[in-house]
Amino acid sequence: MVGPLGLPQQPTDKDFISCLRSGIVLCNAINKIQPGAVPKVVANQSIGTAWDIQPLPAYQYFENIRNFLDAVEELKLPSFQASDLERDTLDVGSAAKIVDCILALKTFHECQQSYGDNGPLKHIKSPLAPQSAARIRPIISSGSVNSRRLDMSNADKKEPVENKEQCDQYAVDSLVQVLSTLMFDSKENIDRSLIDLWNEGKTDRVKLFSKIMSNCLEEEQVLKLYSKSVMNIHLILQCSSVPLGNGDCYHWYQLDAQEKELRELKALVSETRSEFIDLQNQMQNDLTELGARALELSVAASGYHQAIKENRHLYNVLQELRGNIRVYCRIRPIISSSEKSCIEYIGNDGSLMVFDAYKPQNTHKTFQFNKVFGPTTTQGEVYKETQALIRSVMDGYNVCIFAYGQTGAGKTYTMCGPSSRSSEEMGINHMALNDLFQISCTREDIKYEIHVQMVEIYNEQLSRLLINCNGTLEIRNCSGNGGLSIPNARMQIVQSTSDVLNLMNWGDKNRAFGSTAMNHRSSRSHSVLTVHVHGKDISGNTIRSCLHLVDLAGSERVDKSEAMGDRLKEAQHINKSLSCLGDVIMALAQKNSHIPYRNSKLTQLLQNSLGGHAKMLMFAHVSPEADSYGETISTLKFAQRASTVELGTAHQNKESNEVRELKDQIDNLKKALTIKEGERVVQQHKIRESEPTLERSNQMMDRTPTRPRRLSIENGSAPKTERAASIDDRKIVKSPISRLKYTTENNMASRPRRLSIETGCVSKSGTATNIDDRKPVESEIGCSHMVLLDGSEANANMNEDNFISGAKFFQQSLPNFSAHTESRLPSIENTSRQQPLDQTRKLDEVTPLRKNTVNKYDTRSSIKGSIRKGSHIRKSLQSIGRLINGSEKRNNPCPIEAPSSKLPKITSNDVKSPTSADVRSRRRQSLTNIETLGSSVSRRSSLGGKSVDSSSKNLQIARTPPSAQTTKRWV
Ligand SMILES: Nc1ncnc2c1ncn2[C@@H]1O[C@H](COP(=O)(O)OP(=O)(O)OP(=O)(O)O)[C@@H](O)[C@H]1O
Repeated sequence: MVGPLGLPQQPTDKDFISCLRSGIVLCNAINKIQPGAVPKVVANQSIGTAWDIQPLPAYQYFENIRNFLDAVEELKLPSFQASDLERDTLDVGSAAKIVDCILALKTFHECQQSYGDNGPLKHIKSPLAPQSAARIRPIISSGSVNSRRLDMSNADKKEPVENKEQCDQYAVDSLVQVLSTLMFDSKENIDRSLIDLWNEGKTDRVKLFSKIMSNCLEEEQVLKLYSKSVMNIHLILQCSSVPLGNGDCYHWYQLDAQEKELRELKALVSETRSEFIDLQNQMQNDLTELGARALELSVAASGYHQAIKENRHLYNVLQELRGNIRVYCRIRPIISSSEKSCIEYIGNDGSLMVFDAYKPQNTHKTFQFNKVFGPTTTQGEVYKETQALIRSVMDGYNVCIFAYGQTGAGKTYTMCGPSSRSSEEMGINHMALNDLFQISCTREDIKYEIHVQMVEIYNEQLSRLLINCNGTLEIRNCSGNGGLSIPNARMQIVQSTSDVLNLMNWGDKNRAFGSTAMNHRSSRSHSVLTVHVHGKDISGNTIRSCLHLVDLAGSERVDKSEAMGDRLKEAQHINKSLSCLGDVIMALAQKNSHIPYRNSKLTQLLQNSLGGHAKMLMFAHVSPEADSYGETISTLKFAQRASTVELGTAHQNKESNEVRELKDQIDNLKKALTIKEGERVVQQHKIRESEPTLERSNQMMDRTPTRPRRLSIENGSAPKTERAASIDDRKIVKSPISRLKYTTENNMASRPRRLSIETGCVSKSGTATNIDDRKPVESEIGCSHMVLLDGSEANANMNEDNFISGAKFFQQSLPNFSAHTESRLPSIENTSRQQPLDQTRKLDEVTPLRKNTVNKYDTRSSIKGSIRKGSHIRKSLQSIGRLINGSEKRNNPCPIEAPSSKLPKITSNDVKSPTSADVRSRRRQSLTNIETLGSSVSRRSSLGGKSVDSSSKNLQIARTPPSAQTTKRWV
């Protein structure tokens, strides 16, 4: 294709290569086959015929060769390397590559000729092909030998070594050849003279190679490379040291190398193993040390937790002793995850920090409660913290739990659970009743009855939830009607959890719910679930308590809740009643004398819990969303204020058997007394008949009814109507003795006739007599004293201080004042508290004289005030003392003996010797702080008055009402 090349008939490889070295022939040929494949061919004019004379310098023809090779590669034909044309001493295979390439080019041309551009291309392998196989193949060694190794397989096969020298020489030559080839291929930084020397082949090539290397690289790198090369050479030499023949050399070499590698690997493994054992030991030690430290820390931590727990317990005990309202705060989870939270921190100790997420600077506020439940707290965890309180209902304590907070903050969720309840999400109401049932089952010695009431306050109207009925309900004072604050609401007995569940579902159905912008199922009423527990143990002791579970409706800003029409009206009622609750809490916290319970139905209903001796727990619910920051702050402030309210220690509503026996005894005494009254009337008739001068007064006495009103003081639970009757009686009918005084002796009218002391005598046979008969006290046995103010009205006006002081006086002054008399005090105390105010006022109008001593105590608030004032107590003690003095005076020196037929018979066995005057006066002195003047001085004078004998004027101011016999004498 390119014309004659000037080659001899049988050219050597060298001739052939030299002919092609300039690249001109090749470029022209490829341009013929693929026109324009090499756009510019560098031609040397002198080369023409003298190609075999002088090889062109590499840099001159390199351009042609490179262009040719690029064109070949573009045609995807087998290629060779430019360096293949550079050598005079051709390696085995290098010429083969060039031949392959030219043959492929020829075949390509032939295909082009026959089939056009898309014809099949069949490569023809050069006859030298076996020799052209790649002789250098990298062997990636493992372990410490990182050098490249030579794959000698082909060489070994083709040219088996014959002896050791030959093998050595061959190995070194091969290595040097390979390295130098690589060096020349890169053609960088190689001194031209060195290349020439190399080409001449006269110089020792190993040395020459070292020189080239040192020229090319830094010394250090050379050393490294050199040492690697030497190592390879050494390996090759090792290979050559074994008996040779038939290619065994290579295998031995491989075997040896592998053995060495194996040895190195083994050393490495043992080294690694020992290192591993060391590490293991070290780790073991570290772990032991860590364990010891962790133990230390855990001991410290458990101590810390114990201390925190104890602190909390003590704090709770303190709060309980002070009777504080317990306050738990619960934070609802954020409903929409994109919302910002205003909760900064929730402490384990009940602290809570909130901030305004829209103005984070300087808006952080901290609050402290008994406990704070975070958004992830489960219903069970909340109940666990409440359980102890709820369980105390079974021990006779009244408990009230109420949920307070903004609308949608989770009150109903806490109290009743979510609308679709599962067993884990049950609210406190359900769990509490469940628990109460469980306790009642475990306490076998007490028989419990559990009743449930469920009502709601909707728009300031109280209505039942357990029946569909529109009738209105009334709130009453608990203590007057067997513990029921809403007596006409339906009471449902419950015996199992399923009863409770049914009941609550029923109640929920009847409750008022509505949808607002803030909560799609918003409670529009306050719901109150009251659980009444009545227990009786085998010895007859009873407990009676109640648990109020209140789910308040949520406070709401009507602009936010978008309430209209009925919803707006509901919201106004809800907000008003909650603000009334706030007023009550505020008044309680400030210990005001007036607590505005009556301002709303809600506060009226909670009055017995807030104002009584119940245990109170408030759940303050907050929404964590930043939008609700304002409402959250006001809820938290309300809760904080509530936690400062001190209600006083809770009372246990337990009535022992003994108390009941005493009550029975009082009943018996009442009966006996009534009989005795009848006898007395008969007696008075007889007296009237025998003494006509007394006719008029006896007529008046006849009009006096039997004296049930005297008994009212003993029985706090006497029906109101009975008490009212006795009061009416009092207005119309005066004590016969008083009347006698009015009618017979004017100068005695000024006496404080309304104070008297009744002394009932209990004979051994158990019958009682009334001292109104004015029997001598010396003959009394087993005295039971009843202190009456103004005779029968005493129960309406009796001040608790007076009574208790008087009773104590009796206990000290009279050895037979039995313990059971004192145990009766609480019921009497209650009675005095329960008297309606208007009754007291009426009495005051009728009995102005009493005002000096009693009127200041006639309201409940003044009773409380008097408790605080020691001087009042002292005064009452003194007045009781004077009364006693009077009674003694009356009893002691009375010279007139009643006709034996008119007196109850008292046997000598029943009579106890009277307390001596000295002893009495000493006791009196100890109680009244008034010095006794001596046994010769009368008791009246010992209380600050003068001797009975000193003047008649003193008699006029004597405060002892005369006995019946004395009256008779005066008349
Ligand atoms: N702790 C909680 N975990 C999961 N969801 C809660 C929690 N508390 C409240 N929710 C959900 O928030 C929503 C509002 O709760 P809920 O109705 O109990 O609020 P509320 O305070 O009773 O509102 P309202 O006063 O308007 O009746 C309900 O969908 C309830 O399921």
